[in-house]
Amino acid sequence: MRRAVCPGSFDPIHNGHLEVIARAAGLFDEVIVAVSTNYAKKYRFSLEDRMEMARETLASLRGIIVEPMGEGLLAEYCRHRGVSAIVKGLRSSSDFDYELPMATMNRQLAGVETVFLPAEAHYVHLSSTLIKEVNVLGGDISDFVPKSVLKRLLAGEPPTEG
Ligand SMILES: O=C(O)c1ccc2[nH]nc(Br)c2c1
Ligand SMILES: O=C(O)c1ccc2[nH]nc(Br)c2c1
Repeated sequence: MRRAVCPGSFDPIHNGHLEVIARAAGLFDEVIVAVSTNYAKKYRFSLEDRMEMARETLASLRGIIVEPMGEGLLAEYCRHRGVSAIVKGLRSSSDFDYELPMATMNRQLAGVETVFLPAEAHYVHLSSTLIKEVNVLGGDISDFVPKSVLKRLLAGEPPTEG
């Protein structure tokens, strides 16, 4: 059974993420969406909310597990969870420049490979950060996130810790 992990903060999950995860689900028997918590970072949504949004927007796909990644090394997480590959979307060459050293490190640390999926052309501009910025300034982000995520963003919950 081939298990992959898609790590991220998913703060919030958006259509670009969903498209990459759906493709990963077509390549592996099981895909863990590992939602990160970094206590030094300020998140718009709590870990629970970020996992709930991922679960509800991925409910139609088989073989998807959504769980916290915890604070440690991704390589250790992969070893512990028996993951054979990390799957990441790539939107640009700068994504690749950023991801390449970590991919090599993870292979050296835990023998885990990284599979890069080029993001869909119409999502290459998407990031959770930009979506939040456009939303807070009143822009229409309905094309970039599922309806359930849009509802939460429009509800304007206050920023929260981890
Ligand atoms: O949500 C994030 O932080 C994040 C970052 C980088 C990412 N690459 N591929 C995916 Br899916 C992804 C998600
Ligand atoms: O949302 C982000 O921050 C983010 C970052 C990096 C990413 N690579 N591929 C995807 Br989809 C993606 C999304």
